[in-house]
Amino acid sequence: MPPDSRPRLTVLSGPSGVGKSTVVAHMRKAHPELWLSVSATTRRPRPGEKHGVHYFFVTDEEMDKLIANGELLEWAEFAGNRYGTPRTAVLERLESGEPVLLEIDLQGARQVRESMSDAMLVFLAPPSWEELVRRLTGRGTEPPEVITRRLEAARIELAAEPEFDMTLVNTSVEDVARELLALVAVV
Ligand SMILES: Nc1nc2c(ncn2[C@@H]2O[C@H](COP(=O)(O)OP(=O)(O)O)[C@@H](O)[C@H]2O)c(=O)[nH]1
Ligand SMILES: Nc1ncnc2c1ncn2[C@@H]1O[C@H](COP(=O)(O)OP(=O)(O)O)[C@@H](O)[C@H]1O
Repeated sequence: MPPDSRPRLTVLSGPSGVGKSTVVAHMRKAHPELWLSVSATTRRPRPGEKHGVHYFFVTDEEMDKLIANGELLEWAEFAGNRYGTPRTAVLERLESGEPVLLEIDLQGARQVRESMSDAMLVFLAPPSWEELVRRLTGRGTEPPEVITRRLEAARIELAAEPEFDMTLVNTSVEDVARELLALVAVV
């Protein structure tokens, strides 16, 4: 792909548990310079998650303010919590010509499609429904009722796959990470 036809803004979406974070971590291990937007969320941190690294963990009131002040490029409610992309950091990166990667849900991807028409929307799909359930359950980070809620969302997300520019099936983390790295132009 010639450099100037590469997308500057790439959105990675897919159902909870499909392996988005695992793939992105793999990409960044090989290319620490790859910039990933850090979202704000009202969800509680999981063990090991750090404020400002995995997410900016905010209160409901703080999220209200971020939204009211127009500080989010997009935001959505997902399985009982709100998540949003801080606008300024993304725009600064894009203005300086650096590739930007967003890992956000379907509703967020749709908003980005509306506001940034040249964004590349990539859907990460599981090899099968059974494997998605296995991964989400096996991760062990959510109680059963939250898993149920996330699987309900997953049905809707999987049905929206045709809206995306490209689908990658997460069978092999290495393969998907390689394909995405080529796409986001980190060489
Ligand atoms: N719209 C939107 N979705 C986000 C954002 N940050 C994370 N998400 C999505 O919110 C969903 C839940 O994220 P999380 O609670 O971290 O669970 P996980 O993706 O299963 O590890 C996932 O689909 C994320 O991609 C954001 O800034 N905006
Ligand atoms: N290609 C893969 N094969 C097998 N297990 C995987 C694969 N990708 C991710 N996983 C596992 O699936 C679980 C969910 O992955 P995670 O990256 O947290 O998903 P997401 O960020 O999409 O919610 C984790 O336990 C992870 O180790």
